[in-house]
Amino acid sequence: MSETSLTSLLTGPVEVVGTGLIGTSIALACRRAGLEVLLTDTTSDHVRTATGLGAGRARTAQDVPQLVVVAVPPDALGAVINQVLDTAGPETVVTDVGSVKAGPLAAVAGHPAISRYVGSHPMAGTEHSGPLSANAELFDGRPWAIVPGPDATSSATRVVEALALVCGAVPVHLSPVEHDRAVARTSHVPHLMASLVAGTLAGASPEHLALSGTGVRDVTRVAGGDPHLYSQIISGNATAVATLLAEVRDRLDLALEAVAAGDRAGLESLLAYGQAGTRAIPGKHGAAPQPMEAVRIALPDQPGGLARLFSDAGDSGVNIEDVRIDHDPGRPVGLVELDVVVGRAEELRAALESRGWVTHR
Ligand SMILES: NC(=O)c1ccc[n+]([C@@H]2O[C@H](COP(=O)([O-])OP(=O)(O)OC[C@H]3O[C@@H](n4cnc5c(N)ncnc54)[C@H](O)[C@@H]3O)[C@@H](O)[C@H]2O)c1
Ligand SMILES: O=C(O)C(=O)C[C@]1(C(=O)O)C=C[C@@H](O)C=C1
Repeated sequence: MSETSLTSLLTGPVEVVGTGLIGTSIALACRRAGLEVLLTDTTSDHVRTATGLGAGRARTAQDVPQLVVVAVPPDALGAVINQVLDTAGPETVVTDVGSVKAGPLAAVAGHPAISRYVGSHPMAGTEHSGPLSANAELFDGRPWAIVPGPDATSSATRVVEALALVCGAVPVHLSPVEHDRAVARTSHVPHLMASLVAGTLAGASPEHLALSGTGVRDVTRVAGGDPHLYSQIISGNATAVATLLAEVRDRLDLALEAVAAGDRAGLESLLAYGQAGTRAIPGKHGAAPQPMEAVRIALPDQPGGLARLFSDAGDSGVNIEDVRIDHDPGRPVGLVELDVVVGRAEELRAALESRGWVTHR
């Protein structure tokens, strides 16, 4: 089925249960596509905030959604999905966006409407929670796992795939077991590692922390996520996470030995293995990874500076793949790094310098 005909299967209304970061972002993306969106949350303030952001309206008892998206914390997923399957219309399809798929699927086992439940998981987020952090573009170009259990109908699966497409994501079909093994590697263990590294910064002296550059920020960003949420996610995928953690522990032991013994060759081989891992990560839209180059620009701390920089970079015709912004402690200037595909950096540098920007090599 073509992408356009799949997308047209989602006609709405779409109900979002749990109007936090992910639920409200999905609601906003559905509104962007012109769909009617109904909102439900146990915290009525979150529904009010999401409504104020233009994500939809509060659901009423008369509404009959075509699709219900359950976006509540992992520990609440099973009960909420069952409740939705109990009460939704006879044709309503139900999905959830939980980060682990085994738990929700086990929770609906034996439900008479199980054929209308299809688990899913958008692989996008931020380290923030709640509706105020939501944005309609969150899923653009990102993978979205479509994870039907053995009882799901293909028509229900297609509706959930249409949701991923409407939200701008790239659907990836996986079984629940494969999904949970995959996210242990691509999300849960990376999150734990980021937290362990970030923990070495807590309580460090301000003089040491003043030397925080982009490296430590890149490695630790996700550790800023809500510990209450991530402890639910990681313990919900305990077996797959523990297997990988044991592998990492073995390599950590090798790193300790190599560092202590001054074993340069051993260290280089560990670092090369890590480099191969970063190069294995696919590019946007699931494309082959593309090597990037950073263009570094000094940004005076003045209103409108960033907007002017983006506008000048846009005029250069070079596509910006990623952006990082860092503040230079003690100076009224920031450092912006614009990632572009290898081979285009010089062109962007020249275009920016010709407009008065100071770039760094
Ligand atoms: N944060 C991420 O990066 C990310 C990415 C993909 C998937 N997920 C998954 O999405 C789900 C939501 O995560 P989030 O980051 O949006 O969390 P969040 O805390 O921002 O939002 C959760 C929302 O659910 C509401 N809620 C809690 N219990 C409820 C219930 N019983 N009924 C109705 N509403 C209820 C809360 O009030 C809150 O508004 C989780 O299952 C998580 O695993 C998170
Ligand atoms: O970008 C982030 O902040 C995220 O951590 C998002 C992320 C991920 O690990 O990629 C986190 C958990 C989700 O289940 C899916 C996406």
